[in-house]
Amino acid sequence: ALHTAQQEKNSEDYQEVYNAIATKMREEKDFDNNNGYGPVLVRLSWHVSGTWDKRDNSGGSFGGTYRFKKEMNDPLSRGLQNGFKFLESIDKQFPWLSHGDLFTLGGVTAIQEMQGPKIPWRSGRVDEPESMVPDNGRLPEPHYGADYVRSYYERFNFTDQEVVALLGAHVLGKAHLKNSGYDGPWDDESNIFSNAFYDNLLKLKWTPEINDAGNKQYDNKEKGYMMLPTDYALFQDPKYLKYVKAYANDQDLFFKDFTKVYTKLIENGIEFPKENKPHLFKTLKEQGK
Ligand code: HEM
Ligand SMILES: Nc1cccc2nccn12
Repeated sequence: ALHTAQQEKNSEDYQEVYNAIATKMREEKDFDNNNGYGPVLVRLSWHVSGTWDKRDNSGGSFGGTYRFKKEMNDPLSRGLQNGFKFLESIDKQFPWLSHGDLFTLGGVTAIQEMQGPKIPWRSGRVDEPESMVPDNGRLPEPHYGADYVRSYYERFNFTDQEVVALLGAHVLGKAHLKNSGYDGPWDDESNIFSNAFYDNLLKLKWTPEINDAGNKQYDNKEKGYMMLPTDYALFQDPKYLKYVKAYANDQDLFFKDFTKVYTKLIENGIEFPKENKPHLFKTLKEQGK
């Protein structure tokens, strides 16, 4: 059965929550080699949603179960505790906000504050008990190629186009050897949301190398960038490559398609009352802050 979101009360001010997260991002922008908290907040919003299974509607962002240690300590989520700790003060400031709403709103705020597209966000996720924590092992591994990526996202009914659009988020942040056994980029670490992931994939020379953790990754020496095997798969697979080229050539198209699939990702398995209109938050800049 689908999860039914709670009807929104007009007393709740979600723009205020957005502003609190965005302001804290500005105050702590030196985190992780001056990448700031944007990238890890986006990854957290994806990991809390990526546990969803269409077959029994288990997992997904609704219950906020990432707050329990079994999910938080999933080895494939190493490093996301930084994002959770960042959001703890927001959680205390807005006790009426559910954890599922907090984790997804954190990602939406981060994307918009890093000059990404406007993501329409709906409220109403309801905290579930520890007994509802999904098993580890539902998140993807970085070691494999296109067949693996395609079959992984079948669990979400995502098409090739949706998978390529979603992975454009790898323009943000970096891989940390101690988190994932992958490392880099080492330069121009990015906290600006753009279509550069596709551009780099197409235009730069990628050399397969075994990194210090014994994993194969693809490195570009000139720029100090890297690609995971699952990133590089989008270049190797002709069906994915078609969309990589489309997004490399058209940032607006990327923004439009990313918005659609990311919204799908963070709302999978949830039915929202029609009263819960999607919020289109103003950035701090748009508010003159
Ligand atoms: C095939 C699917 C995916 C795989 C295998 C994958 C794997 C990884 C790995 C290994 C890292 C490095 C983590 C670290 O070492 O700290 C990473 C980082 C990241 N991922 Fe993904 N990812 C996938 C899809 C996604 C999606 C769908 C999103 C968001 C829509 C996303 C957003 C991010 C972000 C923003 C970072 C940077 C985090 C930081 O700088 O701390 N990833 N990913
Ligand atoms: N920034 C970043 C994070 C994770 C994966 C990845 N691949 C290329 C860049 N990239």
